[in-house]
Amino acid sequence: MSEQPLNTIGDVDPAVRAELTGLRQSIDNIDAAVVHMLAERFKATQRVGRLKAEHRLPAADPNRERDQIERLRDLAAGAHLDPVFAEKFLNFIIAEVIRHHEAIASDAAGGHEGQN
Ligand SMILES: O=C(O)C(=O)C[C@]1(C(=O)O)C=C[C@@H](O)C=C1
Repeated sequence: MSEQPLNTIGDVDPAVRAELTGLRQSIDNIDAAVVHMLAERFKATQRVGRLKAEHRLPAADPNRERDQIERLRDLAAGAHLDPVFAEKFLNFIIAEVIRHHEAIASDAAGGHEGQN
């Protein structure tokens, strides 16, 4: 087998390098937006976690999750994004949120030790 070695970025046409740079700028902007949106989402879910802990509600709500997944899969399909990926992504975020909710509930329970 005599495969050609891969090029380095310096080997390619300047127009191609400029296109790659432009696309990477868009990717950086999108990544920044994703981080900011996730930060806002976690601010909201932290409040949900405190509310649930105060009212002794379970951390997870599987019915709500089912609705969210159905909705997100539909949105993904409409946006030409793989619905399987969208579902995995949402499940990944929700798993982290549930971990936070459980930590909040156990802190709250610690603060009321000996009261029940
Ligand atoms: O809506 C809730 O009850 C939440 O706790 C938020 C959230 C979510 O991250 O969207 C997280 C856990 C639940 O199982 C369902 C949804």
